[in-house]
Amino acid sequence: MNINGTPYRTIWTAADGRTVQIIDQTRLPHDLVIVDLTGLTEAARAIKDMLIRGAPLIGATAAYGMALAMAEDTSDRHLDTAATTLLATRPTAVNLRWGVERLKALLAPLPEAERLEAAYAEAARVADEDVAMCAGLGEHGLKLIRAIHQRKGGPVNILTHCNAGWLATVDWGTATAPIYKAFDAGIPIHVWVDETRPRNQGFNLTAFELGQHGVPHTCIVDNAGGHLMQHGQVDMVLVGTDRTTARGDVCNKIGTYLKALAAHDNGVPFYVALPGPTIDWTVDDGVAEIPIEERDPAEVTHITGALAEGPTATVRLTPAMSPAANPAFDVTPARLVSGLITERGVAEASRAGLAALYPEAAHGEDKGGAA
Ligand SMILES: CSC[C@H]1O[C@H](OP(=O)(O)O)[C@H](O)[C@@H]1O
Repeated sequence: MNINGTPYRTIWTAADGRTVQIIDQTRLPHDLVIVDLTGLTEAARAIKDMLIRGAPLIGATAAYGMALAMAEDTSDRHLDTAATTLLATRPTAVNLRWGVERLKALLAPLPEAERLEAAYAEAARVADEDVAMCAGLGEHGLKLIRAIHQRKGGPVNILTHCNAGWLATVDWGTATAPIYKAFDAGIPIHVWVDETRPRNQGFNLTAFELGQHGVPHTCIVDNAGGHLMQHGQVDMVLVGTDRTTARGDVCNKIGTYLKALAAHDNGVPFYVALPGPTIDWTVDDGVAEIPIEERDPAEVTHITGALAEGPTATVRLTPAMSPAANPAFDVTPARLVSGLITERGVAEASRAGLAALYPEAAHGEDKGGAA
């Protein structure tokens, strides 16, 4: 997608063929800062400190992190260290494990002399595949939006939570891919953008993306969605996911479950967009089995933004003595999910629904949810 008219992906290899470059998403929307990742440690920090975030982009960054590690040392020992280091960054997005395991499975059998080039080539394939998968799921989601428009006539009002945009992937996004495709096809749409406390990925990233593309949108507080649904102002909830289980339970940014409950109560379709690598075929019960990241409570008690006309600033929101808790994700049971929009089509949120689209993965031949 474009920023100020210039096309970008979220991650790419610099001209030297080794340095990996990313957009520092902690600086958006106020500043566009490109950061060089020159080694494994920097790649791991970029994931943990959320310079890059979003499950597919975390997977792609993990793949490039393995390549950066091979540029340091192609030994078996360092290959293991790289996998351990990257897997320790964030626990919830399954794409991290998928990216690390894909690179390790490729590199481990190779002679050391072949590992460096193979790693960078595979990381580039991971990135290119993500772009293709997100574009593909965008086409399937477009059909859903078009059907709603044909049924109701006026603009399609879509509510989204957090950022499942092109900034959460290599390009296109997951929840935003159908939105961009519908907008580009001339279908009148409008997006309600949840702020998504505490890190405000909605305001800082989704609103930024949609504004750059010209998509009509309105920023709302996280607690407004149910009210809008009660008043018929939401035609569809469309979100991303960090890990979806084999039976269709959806783990996503904290607050998603509450959106799904409100959507269910008001008869609003609740769709989740995801590429195949976000499916964890080893897990059924998302509530019981998906590790939920607990992040620094300071993200809750402090907020960073831009002064009206000036630099960014951080302010404390709570009394100094008041503790805070910061679970970063929650799990929406499959029974609340209207459908899973994938690059292979729209699946019912069930084991049978996902197995019909990914038979090779569901029956154990490919646990990676291959595209
Ligand atoms: C397309 S994955 C986007 C997904 O990732 C976000 O989490 P985070 O910003 O903490 O990486 C959020 O859950 C989004 O829905």
